[in-house]
Amino acid sequence: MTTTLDSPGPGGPDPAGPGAVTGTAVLRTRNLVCGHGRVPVVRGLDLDLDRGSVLAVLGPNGAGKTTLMTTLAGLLPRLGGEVLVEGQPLPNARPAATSRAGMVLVSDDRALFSGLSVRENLTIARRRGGPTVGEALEVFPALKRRLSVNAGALSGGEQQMLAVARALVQNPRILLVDEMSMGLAPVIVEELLPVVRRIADDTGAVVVLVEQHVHLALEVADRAIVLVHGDVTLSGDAAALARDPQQLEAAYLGTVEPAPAPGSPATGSAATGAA
Ligand SMILES: Nc1ncnc2c1ncn2[C@@H]1O[C@H](COP(=O)(O)OP(=O)(O)OP(=O)(O)O)[C@@H](O)[C@H]1O
Repeated sequence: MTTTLDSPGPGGPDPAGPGAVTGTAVLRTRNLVCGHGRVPVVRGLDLDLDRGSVLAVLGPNGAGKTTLMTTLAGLLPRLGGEVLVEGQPLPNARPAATSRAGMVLVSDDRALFSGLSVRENLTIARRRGGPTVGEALEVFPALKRRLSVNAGALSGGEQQMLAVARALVQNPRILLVDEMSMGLAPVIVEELLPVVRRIADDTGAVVVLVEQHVHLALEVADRAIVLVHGDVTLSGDAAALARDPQQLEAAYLGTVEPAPAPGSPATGSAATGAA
């Protein structure tokens, strides 16, 4: 059961209905099934994400958000469906090929080399043709003073900045950010999340953002989906979702109204769960 909540905006409804092929999507999934072993966790997910757009993936614990991100990154084999980058299907469970296609994951454990300095962490990750270490640090000036400090000695907020800066030097076409706020004080999260928006705006990267701070995430995202037990229970324009906390709460609880009747497709959906 999927409900959509969209604000058509001044240009009228988004012509792309759920699952529509717009021809412009940088990241597209079709009937994507993710899971562990043979057990499906996320079922039948269709996404169409255009250049420079930010999608917030919301949902309660255990909904399948990390499973989705890990599968998109090619670290977990998908159980069904397709993932396409700029129209090119990605091979299944091939992280190197996925990375070459421009997909970069900032995982919730940050996965830094704790015994290496900030500079070393960035230098070894840098991809030729991508932003320089100096350019990446322009996004996080606070790290400039910490260049020779080992990653393991940084504060949680600094480690998260480094994890995102390390993703930036890989020149992502698609940036997957899994729970940036994990273990961070809300005041730090409020500083970090807008950076994600800036990255999408400045570099044109698609950003997929898993976040528990729902309202902060909706402030920086263009669109959002709510995943519950692996199904999309709500999808739509982030600003519209932010204005409707009751609908959001109902989606989290799995008690949303049924999706619009067949023949009246909801417009502008970033995502649907296949029926
Ligand atoms: N390695 C694993 N092997 C088997 N099942 C797993 C594994 N990791 C997660 N799961 C199961 O997959 C489901 C989705 O977990 P996932 O971590 O993707 O949810 P999540 O939405 O990211 O939750 P959270 O917000 O708590 O991080 C859960 O039922 C979880 O128990």
